[in-house]
Amino acid sequence: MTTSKILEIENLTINFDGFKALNNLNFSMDTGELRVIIGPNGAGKTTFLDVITGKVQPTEGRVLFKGKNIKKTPEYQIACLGIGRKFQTPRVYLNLTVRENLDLVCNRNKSVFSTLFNRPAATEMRTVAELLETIGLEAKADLAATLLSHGEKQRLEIGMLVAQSPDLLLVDEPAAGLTDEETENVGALLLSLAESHSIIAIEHDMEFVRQIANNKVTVLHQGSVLCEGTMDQVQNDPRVIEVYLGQPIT
Ligand SMILES: Nc1ncnc2c1ncn2[C@@H]1O[C@H](COP(=O)(O)OP(=O)(O)OP(=O)(O)O)[C@@H](O)[C@H]1O
Repeated sequence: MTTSKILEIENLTINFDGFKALNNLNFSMDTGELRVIIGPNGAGKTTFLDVITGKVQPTEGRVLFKGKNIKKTPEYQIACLGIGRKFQTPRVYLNLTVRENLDLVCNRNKSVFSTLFNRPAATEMRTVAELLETIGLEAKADLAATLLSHGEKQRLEIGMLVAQSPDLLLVDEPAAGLTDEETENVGALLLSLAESHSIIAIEHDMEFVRQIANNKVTVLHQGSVLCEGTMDQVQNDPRVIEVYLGQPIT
């Protein structure tokens, strides 16, 4: 059965020794959607991504990816099913050039993903040249990754994820520590990727959220969904203002 929902989360609870980091959380998003998730510190945003990627197992509830329950599926298998995660700190090979970093994931995919797990064939995968163009690093292709700015490293890692043709891309605070210009570049990259991927982005930087939130924003608070809506709607929601320490979110 096909589903237009890429992700459905039902009554999800994560209990860490009596503390509910996620508490009866319900969430769903459509295929092709770019969803931004915000929430104060400790709201459960990272734990939410940890459950989707299989790093943390639900205490209660279930997670459906493309209609399939992925509870108890090991982390590596979830990645192979088509969920890619970008962590806050870039994880690129610093001594390799930009091109070599991309080459590595493209070749790894050819030998492992497509053969073993029936991921897209090599011909369907993006080539290194296409990826370099997508992430805007053609001019720096032969530079060692260690010489890239933080924002460029973020873009390179996003490119390495995209090389694996994920159906759902999870991005944890991609604007953290970036200059305004780099933030805008990463935002533009996510918006262009959103044309062909489903994306969940977790973010604290409200300027960045405004740039990329072209659809719905979900606000987490104390492990549950507090509200959802357009950026304007959530920004003016009294409950959201209250959980952000009584201040309007700026
Ligand atoms: N392994 C764990 N054991 C116990 N408590 C945990 C564990 N992991 C997370 N928590 C707690 O669960 C709550 C949610 O944490 P989480 O990191 O998901 O929040 P967050 O919204 O990502 O926060 P931040 O914005 O500060 O990164 C926090 O109170 C945290 O201390």
